[in-house]
Amino acid sequence: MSSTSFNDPYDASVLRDGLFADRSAFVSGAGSGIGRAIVLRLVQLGMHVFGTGRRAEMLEETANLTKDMAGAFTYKPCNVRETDAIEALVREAGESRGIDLLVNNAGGQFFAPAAEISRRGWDAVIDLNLNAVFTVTKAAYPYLRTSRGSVASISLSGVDRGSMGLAHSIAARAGVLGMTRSLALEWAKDGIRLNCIAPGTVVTEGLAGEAARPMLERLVEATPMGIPTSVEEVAELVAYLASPAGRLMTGQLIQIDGAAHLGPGLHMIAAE
Ligand SMILES: CCCCC/C=C/C(=O)SCCNC(=O)CCNC(=O)[C@H](O)C(C)(C)COP(=O)(O)OP(=O)(O)OC[C@H]1O[C@@H](n2cnc3c(N)ncnc32)[C@H](O)[C@@H]1OP(=O)(O)O
Ligand SMILES: NC(=O)C1=CN([C@@H]2O[C@H](COP(=O)(O)OP(=O)(O)OC[C@H]3O[C@@H](n4cnc5c(N)ncnc54)[C@H](OP(=O)(O)O)[C@@H]3O)[C@@H](O)[C@H]2O)C=CC1
Repeated sequence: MSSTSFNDPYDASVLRDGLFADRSAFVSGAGSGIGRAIVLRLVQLGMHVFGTGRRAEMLEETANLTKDMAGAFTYKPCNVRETDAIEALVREAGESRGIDLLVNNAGGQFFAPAAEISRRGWDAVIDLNLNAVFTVTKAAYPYLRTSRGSVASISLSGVDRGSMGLAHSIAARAGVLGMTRSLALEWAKDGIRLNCIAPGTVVTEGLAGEAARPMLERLVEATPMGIPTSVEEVAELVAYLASPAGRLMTGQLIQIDGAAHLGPGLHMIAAE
């Protein structure tokens, strides 16, 4: 299947121009892949987006891509695992323009069977994909309460059934799902909605850096619909959930994965 095309042109846009004029978002991992696509779509819809990530040059590239769009993108590099620094950055963004939408997208892991994951490796993945998400979400709470805003956290397809080679990451994302549902209850009184979006295989440079092409092809073949998720599809879903149409959507896990979570299992392949 070496002819598999991972990025067929596809227009996922359904939302109207100007939808998010005067609204603000905070997006982590905004310099690449899914995070960048989310920024581009939100800015296209008129939003002011504040982005972060560790690499300034990647954030700068995202900024260049937004130049002629309706909204605006500003950024500051930060490591979401540095608690004091990321809390201060969320405060800075919140105090300057408020936060209507928080997107917890920064994340990642390494593929390894559990028996080969050291305690430091486990802690690193839990820290990035669970602890940092709690820190950022809690820091954003005062601003989300003011705006009656929403949170979208990027998760993994199969998070509720397990995944070979990803025990640490699945544990972290399952933790985020539990946190999301708990806060959907606690913060409903403030009008704040929280959801998890779980893509299947998205052929970003980040994933391609972790998985060689034959494994990417096997991941796509194990997806019942036989096609990978595009970054634009994830971005459109984030925008939908933040829009008035998403008014009653909260505490959800939305798996945008071509039925990968029902199929033979990406989880059978990741560990090979
Ligand atoms: C089901 C299929 C679909 C899958 C979909 C998922 C796709 C994606 O997520 S795409 C995003 C892709 N990009 C990444 O995932 C890269 C992200 N990785 C990282 O940022 C880092 O690896 C990290 C956060 C997970 C760890 O960073 P850091 O704290 O800097 O880690 P250290 O290098 O200091 O190592 C700490 C600890 O972890 C052990 N370790 C690192 N890599 C591996 C490995 N490949 N296998 C086993 N162990 C590993 C490392 O050895 C250290 O432990 P000790 O040796 O005990 O000190
Ligand atoms: N690609 C896929 O198939 C899937 C991906 N996902 C998840 O989607 C999210 C985005 O992944 P994707 O776009 O594919 O991959 P990328 O590697 O392109 O995205 C990860 C982003 O997170 C940022 N990041 C990582 N660690 C930190 C940190 N400590 N502090 C601040 N920013 C950080 C990175 O920027 P920088 O390195 O500059 O810090 C990068 O922009 C991740 O959570 C990933 O696990 C979920 C399902 C499938």
